[in-house]
Amino acid sequence: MASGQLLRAEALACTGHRHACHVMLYSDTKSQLFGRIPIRHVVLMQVRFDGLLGFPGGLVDPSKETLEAGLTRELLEELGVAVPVSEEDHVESRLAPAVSAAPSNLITHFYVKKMEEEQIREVEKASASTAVDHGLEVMGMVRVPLFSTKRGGGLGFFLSHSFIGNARSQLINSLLRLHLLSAPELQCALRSSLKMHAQSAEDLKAALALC
Ligand SMILES: O=c1[nH]cnc2c1ncn2[C@H]1C[C@H](O)[C@@H](COP(=O)(O)OP(=O)(O)O)O1
Repeated sequence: MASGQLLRAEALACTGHRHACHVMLYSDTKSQLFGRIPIRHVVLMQVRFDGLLGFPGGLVDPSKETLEAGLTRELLEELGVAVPVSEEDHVESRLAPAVSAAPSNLITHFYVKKMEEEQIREVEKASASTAVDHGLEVMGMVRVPLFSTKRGGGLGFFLSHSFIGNARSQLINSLLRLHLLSAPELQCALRSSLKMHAQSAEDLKAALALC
């Protein structure tokens, strides 16, 4: 098993750890960008209160509720509509890497749920209207652009943004595992993302000089 990865049961047996559950919601689509670029799939992420990109979800206390009941409760707060998640949607549990010298005590549980495109649209509408967390813990839901433009835009530029924890690798692993994109398509986007990242560092240095 890959480093840090735990079976769901092993993760639940870890005492003194915090547990966070997050889910990638996605659907197929026939929509075309500019009427000619097939989008193929809709994948939802969110801009969090701290400005980072992540998946909807949150902390769950397994001594009080199941991981899936806790995740479903968090989703209602963040999305404004009931999206029941079950154990069959579980993909992996992982010990989060330590951020300081102290060992990590956070275990992240990741889920993936396929929906109909119409249900995804309902989630998008509710998340900006009825969700209690809108504008507070969640600044807004976003669709991951799964296409690449000639100049490396789309997924490449999206991946150059900053993500919470291991959310970027959760996204990339899911796109590969579910065959939403091929390995060469992802490699191409990641190369473009690295270039964009270097350019952003230069832009930020120039912006800092203005202050
Ligand atoms: O999308 C994510 N993928 C992996 N880990 C994540 C993701 N979002 C958050 N996290 C980690 C890092 C956070 O500190 C904890 C708690 O998550 P959060 O959503 O912030 O939980 P609360 O809203 O505070 O309940 O999980």
